[in-house]
Amino acid sequence: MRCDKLRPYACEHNWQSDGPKTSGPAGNGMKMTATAPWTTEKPTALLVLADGTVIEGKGIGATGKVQAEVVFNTALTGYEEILTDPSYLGQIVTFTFPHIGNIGTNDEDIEDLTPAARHGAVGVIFKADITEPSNYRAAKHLDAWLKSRGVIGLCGIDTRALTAWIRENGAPNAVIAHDPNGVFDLETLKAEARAWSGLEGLDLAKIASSGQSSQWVQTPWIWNEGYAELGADKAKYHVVCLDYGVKRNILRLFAGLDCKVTVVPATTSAEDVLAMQPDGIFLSNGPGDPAATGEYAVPVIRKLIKTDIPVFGICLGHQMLGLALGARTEKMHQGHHGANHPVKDHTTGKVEIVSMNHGFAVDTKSLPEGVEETHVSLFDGTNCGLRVAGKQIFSVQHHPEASPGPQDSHYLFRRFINMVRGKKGEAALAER
Ligand SMILES: NC(=O)CC[C@H](N)C(=O)O
Repeated sequence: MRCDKLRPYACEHNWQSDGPKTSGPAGNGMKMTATAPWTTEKPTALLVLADGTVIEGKGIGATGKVQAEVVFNTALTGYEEILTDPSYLGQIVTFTFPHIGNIGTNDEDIEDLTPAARHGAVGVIFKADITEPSNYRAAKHLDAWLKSRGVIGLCGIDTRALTAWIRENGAPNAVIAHDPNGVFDLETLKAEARAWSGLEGLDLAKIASSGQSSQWVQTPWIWNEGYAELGADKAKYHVVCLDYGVKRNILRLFAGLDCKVTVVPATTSAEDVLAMQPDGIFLSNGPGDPAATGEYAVPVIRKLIKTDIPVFGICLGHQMLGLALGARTEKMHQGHHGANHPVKDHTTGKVEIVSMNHGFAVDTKSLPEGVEETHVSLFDGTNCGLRVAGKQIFSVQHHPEASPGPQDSHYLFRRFINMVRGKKGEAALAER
């Protein structure tokens, strides 16, 4: 099937990014199979969904093709942080905001620890073509940056239509392909999109973990950015971060709370973690299916939570903590990806607007006795947090570090440090 399926969701704008604008009623101008309007030549990029849907566009970024899951992100800002969030490994991000790339890119706004390893989204879809960057911090055009990171991109389509399609049908498996000459073997691409087994059952945390391969960094290693004056060595508390694809801003926020952070690979044993004598243990975010990490991460976490050391998990770390406690995780229909999601903290009754990026969730009904749901999504009621009764163990599904996104949930870092302080007999910091 071609893209007629997308027609019912056409917006009032023409779907082309650079072509002549049409002003007809909703639905007019939606012609996904037309020859690309920005040129007289044929399309230079294709998005081929597993059901055979073909979306033609203009190629940007790296050339080649890749199998991945297509998701949409509704954040208005922070494209560089989004695309370098290692949790997006194995995914193509469709930005619902139409103009992406206007401020270019720089070396400071990345979220992955090992840029050379290019952990992060493998593909991107934009509505408009990338314009020349206009920002004093811009060091590189987004197109060149995508190329350098090996991210394959497509622009010039109605991303609202694609987003609506995903909302209706769920995040699809797909192949994104970019060839400057517009030469594609459509049947092969369709077969590859169909053949990809998807993120369910796929363990990517081991790949995204910075220390997993000595090719990138020596491990364990000490984070050293974001300290007010003194370096990590002078920090008061010691947090060991199990790195399943951790974002930089998480580590920065720990640094800002006077923590030295030792980052260890995803497969580090519980004994090795405990030998580092941490005051607190952090379970990071990361890509892939949490249940697929059952062989290494979950058994380690199960041992760590038997101690009395405070434990805090974010996103993948939250899901794996849930598994270690005996709960189940499940694949979501379309997932949550954005910077404007309302979440309620049951422990305070307050609502926070948060950053989200997940396609799996902890099944609330499966939480065992003694494990309490602390946070819930006000969009769809899915679980967004848990804590263990009588222990200093908690985790959240959303991204309190944001980057990009609102900082409403920063208090969760203080909640964790207060557990550490409490154990040392120190007074608690104000949470908010
Ligand atoms: N941001 C994350 O840690 C994502 C966790 C997991 N890979 C998911 O998609 O649900």
